[in-house]
Amino acid sequence: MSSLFVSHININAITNNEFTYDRVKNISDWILNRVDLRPKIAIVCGSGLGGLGERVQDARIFPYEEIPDFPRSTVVGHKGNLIIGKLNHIPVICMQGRFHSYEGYSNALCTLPMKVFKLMGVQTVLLTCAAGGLNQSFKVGDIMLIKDHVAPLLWTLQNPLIGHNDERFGPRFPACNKIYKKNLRDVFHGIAEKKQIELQEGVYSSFGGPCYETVTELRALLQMGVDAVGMSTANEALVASYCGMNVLAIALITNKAVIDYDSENFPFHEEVIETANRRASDLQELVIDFVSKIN
Ligand SMILES: O=P(O)(O)O[C@@H]1C[C@H](O)[C@@H](CO)O1
Ligand code: HPA
Repeated sequence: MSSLFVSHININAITNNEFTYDRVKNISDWILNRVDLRPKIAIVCGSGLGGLGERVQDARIFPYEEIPDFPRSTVVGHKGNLIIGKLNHIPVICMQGRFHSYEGYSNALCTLPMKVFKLMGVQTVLLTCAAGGLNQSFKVGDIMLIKDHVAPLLWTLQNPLIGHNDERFGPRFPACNKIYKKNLRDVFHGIAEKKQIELQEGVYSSFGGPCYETVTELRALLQMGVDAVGMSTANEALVASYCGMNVLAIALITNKAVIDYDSENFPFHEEVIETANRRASDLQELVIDFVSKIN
């Protein structure tokens, strides 16, 4: 087995049975024993958005491979560091890179960090991601607050909540109609307005990747009311919300989803990273203000 894979966990375990309360607690205790800060806010940096991690001050950086039972990042634009420090004087924990099911990880493993955050005492999770813009009024570079999701993988045995339910994490049957908290979106809108940064709000959808979507898949999503499409985030938002944490999720529109059968355009990862880099500073400024407003 390649060294990319964690040694103790069955990375392909479909259900959450592998990730017991004790196992998650071991990870959270391992981290907490190495830092004095007790962050209430966690941030996940999406593709090309890891620069936010560099803005964290007094940072303790834990490469994922040093953390027991933690997966590794394998994707360009995802550095693979867990950073604890301060943003705008507010303690935060920041994932510089996330885990995707297309890397060969089950969704239960992809969302393990959410459970770790919960046991560390985190109350608010801020997820960021790159996404293709489906809404025809969106421009490349737009920032979209996610208000809901459509995630076909979560309709299957790849739902990360399948398996034994430990009520210390959350309920057996969690409601999903208010995953993305309106009050947090309102705060974020207020900050963007003050900074005169245009914000979109809409519905995000994710498949498992790594392939981008077909034209017909995208057209079906458009009919369902989807505004942007990606390969992550919905699984993390689900588990964070199940664990009782407040979720704000932001999609950066890095490319236009191609819904014309005859178009010569196509999405590609270099464009995703390039757009993310270009828009990173606006997004960072918004997030830095946001953490001090909600702490
Ligand atoms: O991790 P995110 O969701 O930000 O990254 C998106 C989905 C794929 O990882 C990649 C495709 O270009 O960008
Ligand atoms: N589709 C899926 N995931 C993505 C895209 C896309 O167009 N852009 C960035 N991540």
